[in-house]
Amino acid sequence: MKRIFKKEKETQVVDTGAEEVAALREAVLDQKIPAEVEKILLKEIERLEKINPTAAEYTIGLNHIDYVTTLPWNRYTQDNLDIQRAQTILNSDHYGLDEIKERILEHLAVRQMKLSRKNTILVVDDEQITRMNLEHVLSKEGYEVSTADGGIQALAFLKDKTVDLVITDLKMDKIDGMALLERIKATSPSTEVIIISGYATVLTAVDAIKRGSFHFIPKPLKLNDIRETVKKALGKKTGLVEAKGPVICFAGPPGTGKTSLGQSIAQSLERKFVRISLAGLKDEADIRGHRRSYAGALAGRIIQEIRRAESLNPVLMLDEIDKIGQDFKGDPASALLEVLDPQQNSKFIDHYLDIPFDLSKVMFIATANMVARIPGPLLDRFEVISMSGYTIEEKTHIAQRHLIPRAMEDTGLSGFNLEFTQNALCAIIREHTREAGLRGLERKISAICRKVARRYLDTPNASRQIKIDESTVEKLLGPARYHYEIAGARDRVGCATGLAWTESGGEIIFVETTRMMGAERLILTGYLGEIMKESAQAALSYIRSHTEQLGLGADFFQGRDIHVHVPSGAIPKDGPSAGMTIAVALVSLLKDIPCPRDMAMTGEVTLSGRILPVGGIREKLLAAKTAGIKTIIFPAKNQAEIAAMDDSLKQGIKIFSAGELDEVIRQVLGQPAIDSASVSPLIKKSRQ
Ligand SMILES: Nc1ncnc2c1ncn2[C@@H]1O[C@H](COP(=O)(O)OP(=O)(O)OP(=O)(O)O)[C@@H](O)[C@H]1O
Repeated sequence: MKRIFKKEKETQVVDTGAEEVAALREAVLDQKIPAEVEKILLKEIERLEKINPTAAEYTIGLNHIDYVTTLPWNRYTQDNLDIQRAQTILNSDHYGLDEIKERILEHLAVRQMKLSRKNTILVVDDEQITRMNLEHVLSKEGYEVSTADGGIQALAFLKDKTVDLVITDLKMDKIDGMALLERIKATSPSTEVIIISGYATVLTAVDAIKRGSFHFIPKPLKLNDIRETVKKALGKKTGLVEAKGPVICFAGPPGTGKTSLGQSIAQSLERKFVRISLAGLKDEADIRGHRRSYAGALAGRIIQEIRRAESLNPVLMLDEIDKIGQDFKGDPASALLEVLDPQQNSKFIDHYLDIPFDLSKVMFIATANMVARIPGPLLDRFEVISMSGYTIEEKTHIAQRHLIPRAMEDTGLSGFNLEFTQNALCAIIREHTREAGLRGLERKISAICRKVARRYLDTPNASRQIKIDESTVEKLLGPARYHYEIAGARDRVGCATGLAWTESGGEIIFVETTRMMGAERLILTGYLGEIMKESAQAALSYIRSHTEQLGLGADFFQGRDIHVHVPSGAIPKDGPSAGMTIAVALVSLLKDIPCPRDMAMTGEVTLSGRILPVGGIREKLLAAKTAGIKTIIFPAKNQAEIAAMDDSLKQGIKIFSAGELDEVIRQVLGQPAIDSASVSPLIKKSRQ
């Protein structure tokens, strides 16, 4: 009895297995999958039929086929390349960023230009009269038409040239229309094929379409049918512009609108938008997928996102590409190189799929905080568009136009008359956030809206007209979290103000120095990186070798230690641009002259006292303005960059540029550091 029961159960399992496989086969045949992929899948289904449904291998195989069939092999969205419309969308979503918007529109314009070229058609037929007729009719329509007298000549032609459309006869010697269709789809999937035949049956037509042909036209040919079908086939192609050329990479501090610009680009092109965060990604399999034999194998993130987008040509954002890692499990950056390479990505092999997938229609956009951290070969593929932080004025504008209306809607206050005064917004920006971007500001505005909603519900007969001023901000958000570092601080001996550049934008740093009895050691503290330590050593060596010119005793270091400290010791600091600040702080200490607190500087110093240019000038300028700095000293070699900056950015701040350290010392400490004969009057006052 027991035995019979077991047997019944086994037969039941085999039955359900057979049903599943049959359903799968139907799904594979139903989907518009490229013929070569369909062939592989049908073979796998055949193999599955021979496996016991209770075996693990069966489930793995079943899941794999199911996954592959649900990929968007032939599904994509039509690009909308209307530049005017794109401009309207970019402007309505983002305030300012004019230069960046212009570059995005240029990028779209290039795509449109590519589309406006003449479409190319190859007519393949063994009858000369048909070839001549089609060539005549289609050339008149404005297409560039070539002809071939059979499959062999057509393949020879397509070896060195790609065309947009092939119109081929079905019955031909040696290589017939169907074989030609398969060969074309295998080598150039984006070429459309139309089959014509005098022997058309419904079955052959269905078969041709399943194998990837755009249409099947019976002979005798009706010219209008031909014109219409060709137009449709080429119209379909416009939706699939290959994304050749450099990939856009938005680089800048967090919250400056990189992700939202990507979304706007997708919206203006009418493409789907998907995003992959690459931060901390260390395993190559995350990009390329795991092999199927691996327990719990998955496709890579690229294929997963494309499947989720249900489109072959989404805008795929590779977020935080500068945070990509590398370890013993491989190098995801090199896998990404393949993904982004237009020569290789039309046949991208994900280990899980194990079938080439065409990524050439995907529009990749990368984002990064620090360009310097992007692996070199990847950076080579990018057209970097730098985004810097916003000024307080820009932030208040963006808040009024975008952030407040959005936050009101999100918190159910859309019908309210909620007004934020200019001073209230300035107070939020200055006292409750410290950032180059807008994330914190967005959060604080949402917090205020939530509190307003709560108070409204708590107060009977409360008015829907609400004004948020400085005092309401303090009541709702509490006391100021950040203070102007400079305001109220007094000038000190041995303490200089510097400007630094971190991935979250510009920062103010203070370099403090002191001298005490010791054994001629230079002590460096404040979590300084190697480059910063070397800058400090170079600054001290410069001073030791220029004691006479600086008016210092030759023995100033004898029996003493010098300590250089950069407060906020928990935050790692590095980079060469603090060299100038360290040197000035040391001279101030040794000459006992206080440094003005509201004078900030940045620049790399060489052993001979030359000042080299530094990066992040705009960010540093923004940070200086926010912190209340009155005067800035930059390297002379950065002058062109400063001159090109918007005047509103430089308003209210004095900017000097210097090429030699002695000029800086003179400017900051207010007296000639080196005998006047050797001083070049180079300090330039660029703006009052
Ligand atoms: N110029 C702008 N105009 C209007 N809104 C903006 C602008 N820039 C940024 N925002 C808004 O600021 C918020 C943060 O922007 P987003 O998420 O795009 O920043 P991000 O640069 O991608 O940051 P991260 O580097 O952290 O990913 C979003 O709500 C975005 O809409």
